Amino acid sequence: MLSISGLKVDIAGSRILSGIDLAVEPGELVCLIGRNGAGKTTTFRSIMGYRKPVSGSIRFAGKELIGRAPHEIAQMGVGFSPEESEVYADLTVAENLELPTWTRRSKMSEKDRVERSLNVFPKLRQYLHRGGAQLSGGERKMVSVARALALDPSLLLLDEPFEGLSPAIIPVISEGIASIRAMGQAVLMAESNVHHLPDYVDRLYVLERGEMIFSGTLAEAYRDKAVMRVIAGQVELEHA
Ligand SMILES: Nc1ncnc2c1ncn2[C@@H]1O[C@H](COP(=O)(O)OP(=O)(O)OP(=O)(O)O)[C@@H](O)[C@H]1O
Repeated sequence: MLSISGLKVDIAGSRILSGIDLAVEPGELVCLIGRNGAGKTTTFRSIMGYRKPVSGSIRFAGKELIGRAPHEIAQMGVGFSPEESEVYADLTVAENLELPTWTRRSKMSEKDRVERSLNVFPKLRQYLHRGGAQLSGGERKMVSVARALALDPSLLLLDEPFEGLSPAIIPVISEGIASIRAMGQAVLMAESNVHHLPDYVDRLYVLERGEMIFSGTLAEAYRDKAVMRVIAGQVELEHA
């Protein structure tokens, strides 16, 4: 479904991605994990057409994405929830959720798409008429993920969905992602903390300074001490 090969990206004259490979198959939950600054957001922004790679290929549903505009990539069925949530402040929560139903057609009705998103984060029903500027960080994150799902995407990109959230809200987001996963929705999620990864993740990729240093299952990652040093920080390896 998504297949990235040999992706090289420069920013301000520095090589940020040094030829990475990554794939997501239909129905998979794949995690891209790496420390801050490893290049996760750059990978996502390249998929979405916000960054122009130096070379490589990003194929989605049999088509090359490089060279296409972000709105076109969204219309093709890639939903994106950015790290900073990017909820529209001057629209209500309901309007934020309806927006992708205007930009991409799908077999589901607009109403069903919004309802499905609200079922993932039922708390949002209380805030439907609230402005996007009057939300907490956790509420913004729910709107951002729910809005990306309302696109009815074939592939959903979630960039560090737990980053900067209070510990109380993390389980709410986590349960939402679990229910999205249970729908059979393909998800590529970025994360910097291995302990935030859901245990039902199908595969993970580890990115370190713009290079992919590991790909495999979570169990395989836990057995690889070099990988754990990158993704588990100070965690004692004997517990891993
Ligand atoms: N606009 C920019 N100008 C200069 N350097 C940038 C810019 N955006 C990103 N970088 C650099 O590219 C590298 C990768 O950044 P990126 O945001 O992709 O990492 P990340 O893995 O998503 O990390 P984080 O968890 O901190 O968001 C970092 O060294 C960062 O400083």
